[in-house]
Amino acid sequence: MARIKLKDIRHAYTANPASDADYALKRVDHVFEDGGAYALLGPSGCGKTTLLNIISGLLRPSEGAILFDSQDVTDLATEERNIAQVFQFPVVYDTMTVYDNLAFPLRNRGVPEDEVARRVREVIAMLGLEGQARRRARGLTSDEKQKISLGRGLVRADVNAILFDEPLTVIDPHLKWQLRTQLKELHHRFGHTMVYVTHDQTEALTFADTVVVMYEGEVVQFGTPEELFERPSHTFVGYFIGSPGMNLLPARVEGRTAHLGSQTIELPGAPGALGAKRLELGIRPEFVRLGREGMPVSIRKVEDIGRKKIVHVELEGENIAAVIDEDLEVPAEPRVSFDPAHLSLYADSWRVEMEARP
Ligand SMILES: Nc1ncnc2c1ncn2[C@@H]1O[C@H](COP(=O)(O)OP(=O)(O)OP(=O)(O)O)[C@@H](O)[C@H]1O
Repeated sequence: MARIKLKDIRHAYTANPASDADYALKRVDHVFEDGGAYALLGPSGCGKTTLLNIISGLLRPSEGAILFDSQDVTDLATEERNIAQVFQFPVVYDTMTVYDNLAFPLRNRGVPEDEVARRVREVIAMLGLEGQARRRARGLTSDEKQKISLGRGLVRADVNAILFDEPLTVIDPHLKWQLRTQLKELHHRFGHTMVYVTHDQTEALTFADTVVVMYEGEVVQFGTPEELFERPSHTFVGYFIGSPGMNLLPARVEGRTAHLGSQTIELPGAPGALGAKRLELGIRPEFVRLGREGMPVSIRKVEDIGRKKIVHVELEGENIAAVIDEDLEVPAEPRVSFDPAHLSLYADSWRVEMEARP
């Protein structure tokens, strides 16, 4: 297994990129630690597959270098990088049995047969394929075939990394949760460096220790699931992560006071110089208090989501979502306040740190 360093990587599909807009990857400079579980998360077209292909060697970056531990692999082909890959659609040999499909990557490298048997049995057990081990792959469902593809990725102990590109796309929804959990267990057990591409936040947050959120060719946050929730670095992370996402409200700021229309809100600290940047206050729906205290609002819609309710209100012409307990009564003249510890400020979409009060 290896530590993967992406050093000032940029990539453009056009021949003579002139501006940032011409780059599918604007600049990526991050380290994926040895044995870590990473998810690349973002909407379609943000550059996830481009980055994964740069790690696997399918694509050579226009600029920058990629290192596996201290070895510069930028110019090495995929086969020379010693990585395993799992794609969206199953890659299995139909005429082979499940067992032989899983044994193939090991036998190919001359691993002794007793070691093959030990590894393959372990993977078969983890994926719950015991009943199918001696069956040919041809007759299996696409779920089962994709489990074999996952198994083939996981069976080798000596790989530098395992790369997954939306591996659960063909999996039946009720099995997805089970497989995600199994992958997490396999990661703990085998300790591979894993990079998992997805546009699904639940997949990313359940699988990864570190989530790499991408947006328009940039990494906008590289953090734990808790950090993405508590301290989104960019407004995109705020509204992409969470359900519903973070409320973002245009604001003016003077000293420690934010103005939302005619309302004022005390900030938890003083932001530094903000210049002429576009400012927004961010507050997650979980930290909006709805009651008799605070700023007057009008109710737009109430959604029941089990033990909680999402109440959509209007404040100074802006829509805000609040998540409240199911049994909390909404007063006749509702007001909202924001938990100051969970207020964020964004300038031109990027988070601004606020100096704590003395
Ligand atoms: N071979 C290519 N030639 C030209 N442009 C490309 C090529 N592959 C990707 N792009 C462009 O690069 C950008 C990033 O694409 P990429 O496939 O990396 O995004 P993604 O986040 O993986 O999206 P998806 O989830 O849809 O696969 C997009 O604007 C895409 O149109």
